[in-house]
Amino acid sequence: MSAARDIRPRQDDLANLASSPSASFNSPSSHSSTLNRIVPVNAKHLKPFATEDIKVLLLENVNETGREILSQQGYQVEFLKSSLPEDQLIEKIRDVHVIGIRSKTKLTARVLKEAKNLIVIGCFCIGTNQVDLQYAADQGIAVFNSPFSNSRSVAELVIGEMVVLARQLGDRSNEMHNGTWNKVSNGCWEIRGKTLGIVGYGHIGAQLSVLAEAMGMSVIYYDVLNIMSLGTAHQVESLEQLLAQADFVTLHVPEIAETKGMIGPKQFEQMKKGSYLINASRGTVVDIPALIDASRSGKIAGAALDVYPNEPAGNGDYFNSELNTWGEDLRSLKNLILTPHIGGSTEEAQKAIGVEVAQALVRYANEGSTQGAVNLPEVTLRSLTMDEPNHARVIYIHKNIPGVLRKVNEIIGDHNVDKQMTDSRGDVAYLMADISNVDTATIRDLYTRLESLPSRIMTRILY
Ligand SMILES: NC(=O)C1=CN([C@@H]2O[C@H](COP(=O)(O)OP(=O)(O)OC[C@H]3O[C@@H](n4cnc5c(N)ncnc54)[C@H](O)[C@@H]3O)[C@@H](O)[C@H]2O)C=CC1
Ligand SMILES: O=C(O)CCC(=O)C(=O)O
Repeated sequence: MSAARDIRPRQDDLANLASSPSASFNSPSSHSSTLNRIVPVNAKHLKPFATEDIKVLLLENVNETGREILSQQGYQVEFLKSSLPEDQLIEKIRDVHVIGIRSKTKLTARVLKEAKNLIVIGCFCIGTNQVDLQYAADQGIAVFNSPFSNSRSVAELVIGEMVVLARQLGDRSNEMHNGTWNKVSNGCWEIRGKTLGIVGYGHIGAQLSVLAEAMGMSVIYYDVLNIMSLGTAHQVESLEQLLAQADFVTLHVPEIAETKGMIGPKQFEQMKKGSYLINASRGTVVDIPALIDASRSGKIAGAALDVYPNEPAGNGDYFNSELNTWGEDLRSLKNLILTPHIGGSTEEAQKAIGVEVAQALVRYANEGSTQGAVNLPEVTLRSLTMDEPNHARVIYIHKNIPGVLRKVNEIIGDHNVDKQMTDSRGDVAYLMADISNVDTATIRDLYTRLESLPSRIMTRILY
């Protein structure tokens, strides 16, 4: 086993750098086949100082495809099926370099403040609202997600739910489970010929639009952006217009300040009588007490909810009024489908997300590439090859203030900088440079000098 090293070496680690067996390694890599396709055949797989020292915490039952990719790198991977209460999360996060979560785990500034070793967060899902992205960026912590691997699964769920709502299948099925035969056609409809109103015409909304048209529906959508329509769908100018025309309203917007309570008493009022509401976006987008009123009054004929303002930590936990005050009222409604945030929960989606996010984490930890990061500038350099054995890759994440590049180049400029790229995003900038002919003493010197600059957020040197 090589000398124990942090991937972000502390000062006392640096003293051992020269004697580390891992200091000049070219370890065989277990990068997956997809990753191999995008790097040259003789690419040198850069690693942080010692991959076996990288600690990874995976929460919320991240798919085994992702777990395998990370374990095969030699990282120490701890896997938990559910999310953790904040106090336990803080205890665990102190120690880890990489954390993988899904939609439930809240990585707030309060939690991230304790994450002294953390370099990267993987959201094994689409939404990143559960992470304080700006705070993470300010600490030099990269955040990755999977922007569309579960979009199809959500779109298919919504198609299914429209049929289930229009035919009152939830209620009929419950009645049969309770031993009651209740054969009715009153208030039951085909979805063919009905109008679907999609709020948020992004990856999911657009995918759903195509599927709905294939079912014979007319599609209208509302989005803050002007987006090209697919098929014969057409964009309307306001949410109000959409609500006034749609038989089914489905929400596919992110959780941001503008979408909080987007569907409240006024919007239910604007909906057609007897229409349906589907929410598989985020729980805060719908005012649930207003939905309860609209359902009880008969204004809406049914609803499907996959997401809630407060969701339980894991399977088997209660979904009751302690979690959300209106819990019991909601559960008593007719023609209401309640699902436990499973929009993206299919084998296909979870496997694909596992691979995509784990690969991004490996690329970041081992190579420093921020391609696909949602909170840092996207910077990547072509891979080093086996013909370049004495190269080091310098990664310097810094405050985006005048004069920094001059200082950094004063430090690395004495060496042969083969290639360099830098970019900024808001207040944070990311610099990557490959330097040739360096020995471990030089690496130590570079590291120490970069760390001492006042602009420094985080320095990493890979070789
Ligand atoms: N239930 C589940 O399991 C899942 C839920 N989701 C949720 O669905 C959301 C949408 O996902 P994608 O379609 O992939 O996102 P996306 O980013 O591709 O599309 C979102 C669309 O909403 C639009 N938008 C933003 N603010 C708006 C506003 N105030 N009014 C109208 N339109 C607005 C954007 O312009 C964009 O076109 C995610 O942010 C996530 O929260 C995503 C996957 C699974
Ligand atoms: O599968 C999950 O845990 C979360 C799905 C989701 O909401 C998302 O991808 O944003």
